[in-house]
Amino acid sequence: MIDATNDPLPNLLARDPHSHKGTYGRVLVVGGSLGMAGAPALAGMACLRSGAGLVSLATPRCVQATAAGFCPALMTHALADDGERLVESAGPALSGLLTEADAAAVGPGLGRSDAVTTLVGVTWSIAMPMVVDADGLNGLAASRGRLTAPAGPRVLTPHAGEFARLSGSPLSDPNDDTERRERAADLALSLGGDETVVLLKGARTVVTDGERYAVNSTGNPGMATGGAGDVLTGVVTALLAQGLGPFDAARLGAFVHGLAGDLAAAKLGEIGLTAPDLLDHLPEAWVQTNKLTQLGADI
Ligand SMILES: NC(=O)C1=CN([C@@H]2O[C@H](COP(=O)(O)OP(=O)(O)OC[C@H]3O[C@@H](n4cnc5c(N)ncnc54)[C@H](OP(=O)(O)O)[C@@H]3O)[C@@H](O)[C@H]2O)[C@@H](O)CC1
Ligand SMILES: Nc1ncnc2c1ncn2[C@@H]1O[C@H](COP(=O)(O)OP(=O)(O)O)[C@@H](O)[C@H]1O
Ligand SMILES: [Mg+2]
Repeated sequence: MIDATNDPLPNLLARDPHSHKGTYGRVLVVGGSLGMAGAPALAGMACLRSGAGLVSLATPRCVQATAAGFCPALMTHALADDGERLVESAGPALSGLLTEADAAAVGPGLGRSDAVTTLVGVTWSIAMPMVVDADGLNGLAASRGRLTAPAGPRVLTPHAGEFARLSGSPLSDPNDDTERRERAADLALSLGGDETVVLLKGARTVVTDGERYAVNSTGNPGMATGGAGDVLTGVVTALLAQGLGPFDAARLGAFVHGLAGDLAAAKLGEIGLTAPDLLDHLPEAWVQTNKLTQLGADI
């Protein structure tokens, strides 16, 4: 495998003065269930903080109002539910919403059920760029052995627990870099598709498409806090919506997300750090990243 860790970091282009919100992509975040309205909202807000032009959440009807209440810039769509989670009859409406978006995130807070597994399968066969996280990954794991190759570019963002479910066995040492990159690469290749990337989270997050890998240098244990991964999902999805390929989007997203965590920890300490603090520090993380890559010098 090629080690791309020290390759120049990809970045977004400086914004065109004549651009408009449509230039920067429409995102759909598919997530939420009773008790987990915050997860899709965190992902959606992270999309907005990472440059996406328009961001909508598709949630079960039972949490739509709650999810909408976190941020007035988010749009929301209510899908059919059973009072707790999505039901299969939500499928056609969900497919319709996905066709209107440039990129999607599937999974934050969706919960687990047969219907959710079926709906995740529907999204897997749609050709748009997509991040699959959390219960999206659990849905894929529940379909393991019956999965065809994804229809479009994918970034899968498991933590070690989700990785074990999806790959079929746990990491023998979750902190061993070599095992992490080899197992993540095997998973990316085994899923098939032309552009399937696995981003295995944790300290020293690894990003790989099976041929290349990069280890992320930013981040800290203050980020071991509920919702931090939902924020990462939003950042990477926003980059897909703005035209980055999945390897670049995953690599840049992991870097900026970790940098937001480092900036937050420098100000607040690690102990009191929460996922909303990551959102608050994403703008500064983008400013610093743009300086680093010099691409955003005239932003
Ligand atoms: N505000 C909201 O609405 C929020 C909603 N959320 C939503 O909650 C849903 C469930 O997601 P989840 O990740 O909490 O549960 P799950 O997949 O069972 O993982 C736990 C298992 O995995 C393991 N494990 C975890 N990390 C590990 C690691 N780094 N390294 C090693 N192992 C690790 C862990 O093992 P343990 O260490 O506990 O033995 C345990 O077995 C999902 O939809 C998500 O979006 C959250 O995002 C929070 C904010
Ligand atoms: N010790 C750590 N060092 C660096 N990053 C960490 C550490 N612990 C957690 N993180 C990061 O925080 C995020 C946690 O994601 P996840 O486990 O999905 O949380 P949640 O599901 O609660 O949103 C990941 O991006 C992970 O890399
Ligand atoms: Mg998570």
